[in-house]
Amino acid sequence: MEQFYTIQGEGYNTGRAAYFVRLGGCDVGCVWCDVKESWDADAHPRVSIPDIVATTTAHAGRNVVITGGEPLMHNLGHLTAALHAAGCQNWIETSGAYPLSGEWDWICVSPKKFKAPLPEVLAAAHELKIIVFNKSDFAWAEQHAALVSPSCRLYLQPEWSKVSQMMPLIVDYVKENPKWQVSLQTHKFLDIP
Ligand SMILES: C[S@@+](CC[C@H](N)C(=O)[O-])C[C@H]1O[C@@H](n2cnc3c(N)ncnc32)[C@H](O)[C@@H]1O
Ligand SMILES: Nc1nc2[nH]cc(C(=O)O)c2c(=O)[nH]1
Ligand code: SF4
Ligand SMILES: [Mg+2]
Repeated sequence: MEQFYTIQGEGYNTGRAAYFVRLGGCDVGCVWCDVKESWDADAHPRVSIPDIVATTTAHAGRNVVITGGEPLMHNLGHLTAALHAAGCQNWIETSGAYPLSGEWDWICVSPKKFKAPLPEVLAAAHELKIIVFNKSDFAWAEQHAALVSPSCRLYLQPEWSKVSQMMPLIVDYVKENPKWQVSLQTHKFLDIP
């Protein structure tokens, strides 16, 4: 759908330069999705893997974030092998609703109520990022924290339209449950892509 070089705004790798490849197509249907224009894969031009690798490696950074849409609706084996061969570190943003494909250096799973994550994707996650839209999401977060590996980093990220209502609850929750960390969509505060 689009490619852009920016700063990873969310989660464990916040603040690091990264080239984003946003793949079209998603049927998860999150009511608050901030990139609904990605849902229809056919609305976006097809780009070849060599072209993605060439534009990615034209930048100084070597971290690539594969996102979407839901990137795991595609088989990502060839794309991630080509990026690795070009010296890239491959990071993924996924809901976990589809089987894992591809070669990954960092897997961020952000599970959704609208389409359940697969247990094997949760088990492979380096980072679990729960979007907090209302106060019932803390109990839901704990249910998913029980399904990830012991070394998986745990993040609570406010839904963007609810930041002012949810942040005080998230702050209190993290102070009481310090295995969790706060994640903010810092790129939105900075007004960068
Ligand atoms: C647009 S999604 C694309 C990747 C994948 N479909 C997923 O949901 O993980 C990228 C990240 O943005 C988060 N996100 C989407 N809309 C959001 C919103 N309104 N507020 C906070 N986070 C949001 C998702 O949970 C996910 O972690
Ligand atoms: N700067 C920036 N960081 C991000 N982290 C995850 C994003 C995404 O939409 O997947 C995203 C995004 O869209 N922009
Ligand atoms: S899974 Fe990701 S891309 Fe799909 S609707 Fe939800 S937030 Fe948007
Ligand atoms: Mg985004």
